[in-house]
Amino acid sequence: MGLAIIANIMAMALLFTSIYFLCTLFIFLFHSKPPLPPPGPPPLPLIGNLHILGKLPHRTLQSLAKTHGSIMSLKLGQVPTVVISSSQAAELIFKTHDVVFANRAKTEAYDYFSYGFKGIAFAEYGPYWRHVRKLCTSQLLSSSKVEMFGGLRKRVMGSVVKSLEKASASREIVNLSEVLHKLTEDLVFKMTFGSDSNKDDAFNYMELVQEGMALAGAFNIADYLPWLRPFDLQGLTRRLKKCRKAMDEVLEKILKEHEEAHQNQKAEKENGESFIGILLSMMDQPMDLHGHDKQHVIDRTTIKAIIVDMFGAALEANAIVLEWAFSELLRHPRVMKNVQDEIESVVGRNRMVEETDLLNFNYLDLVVKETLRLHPAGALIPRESREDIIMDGYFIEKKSIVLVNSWAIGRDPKVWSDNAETFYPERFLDNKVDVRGQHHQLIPFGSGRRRCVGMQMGLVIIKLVLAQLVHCFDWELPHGISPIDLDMTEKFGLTVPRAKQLLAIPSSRILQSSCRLVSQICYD
Ligand code: HEM
Repeated sequence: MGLAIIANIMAMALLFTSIYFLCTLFIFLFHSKPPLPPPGPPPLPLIGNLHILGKLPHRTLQSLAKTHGSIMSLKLGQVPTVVISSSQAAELIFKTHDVVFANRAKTEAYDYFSYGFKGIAFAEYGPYWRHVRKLCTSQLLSSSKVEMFGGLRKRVMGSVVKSLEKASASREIVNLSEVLHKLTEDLVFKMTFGSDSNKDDAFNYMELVQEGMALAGAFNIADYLPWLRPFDLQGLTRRLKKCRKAMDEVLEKILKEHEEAHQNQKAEKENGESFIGILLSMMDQPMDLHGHDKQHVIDRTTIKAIIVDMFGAALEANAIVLEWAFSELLRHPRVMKNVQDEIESVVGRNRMVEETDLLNFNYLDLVVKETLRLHPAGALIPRESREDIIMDGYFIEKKSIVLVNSWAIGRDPKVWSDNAETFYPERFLDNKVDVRGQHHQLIPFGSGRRRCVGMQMGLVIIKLVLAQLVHCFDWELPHGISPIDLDMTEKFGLTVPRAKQLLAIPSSRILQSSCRLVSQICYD
């Protein structure tokens, strides 16, 4: 009996010792070693990995990901950075942990241009951003507003076709890059400030926007080594302050002109038909349109910040996608002919394309998707982590920059097969992958809470401009350049445009009289 008790006690002691040992082992294994950050190239002291990015960072990062993986760590100066290079990893950022990655890294340039992050694109995730975003989607970019600006798009296109007709008659070489940029500028300026805007204001504002874009796209060392900021080594702070001040003066002047016109009841209709008019008509109202949140009110600064953001986002992305789409069509005459044949089968040759025709252009849809796959205007989608997180077994610390390499994801051979680098719109014939952010292998407009708010507007502009210009004209490369030799090099900045201007010769292909008739209607 006594022996049995001793044996029991010993067995219990052994059991407790084993449990204690296992617990200690468990704690040691899982708690003493916190998860590590994702793998990546070793950083240098101070500059981190800045020196390896090169002139085309989206390409460098794509090739680094082949060694280090699709969730990769970098150090940009002193800022921890995570680069995402596969659709599965993108899904973790945009869907699984969307709230954690719903911020954007702040830069000095955006601080100046967005009046201290009061716009939409760089506002801190939270109630303010939510109100501004709702305001933009419901009041400026809803389906009915996209439709409302249809008349403006028609007028602007009419004028472009008219000027290209002249070039066609004299077999002139046209700088298509310039035509597409000017067309987008005209469209976006009139959409933002109204069709009757003062020409001098337009000119001054555009000049400043160009300077602002260059400054926002410039590599600012102080964003990565913040302690250098007071020294302004690159002179960027001085230029940013000057540009912001001048831009604010032009914006104030435009605002006052609109307010006066509104008071004189001269431009009631006009005001309602531009972003600035719509926003001014809501001045001093709560941003939360239901009125639950009285804390945030639409004031002058909010209006200016929204205008600057919307203007920049719409201008740059549309022009660049159009430029790449044209480049690919010129490089692939077979695809160009297919697009022209499709449009002709719906529209004929006796009239110009109308916006209502766009729904019937299925092949054009494939061409636009394929362009956005190979040339997403924002190659690296910037986000920032709002808190420490363990993702896919890796530790990502709060305030890490997250760069989703949508350019690399669109060219991933594991998703897009061996011909991933080839422009081949037919790949989407049996593939239901869409550009709207539901499928993370194709994310030209981003995805999740902070996906692009102007997607619908952007797609209408791109499809309409492409359809009009390839329906009205045949296009030929100048100086006997063969399509396959067309230079497709890129440059990197805020977006990834062509490095060299795109030149081509137009020749009219639809009845001159119908073209002229439409341009006259548009301009009379
Ligand atoms: C083809 C044209 C366009 C492309 C490729 C494009 C692409 C993008 C991308 C990649 C983002 C980041 C999304 C993310 O973080 O998930 C974005 C955001 C944004 N886009 Fe666009 N965009 C286009 C047109 C437009 C237009 C026409 C407008 C406005 C009129 C616009 C306004 C914005 C704004 C305001 C944001 C910031 C949204 C936020 O942070 O909440 N975009 N766009």
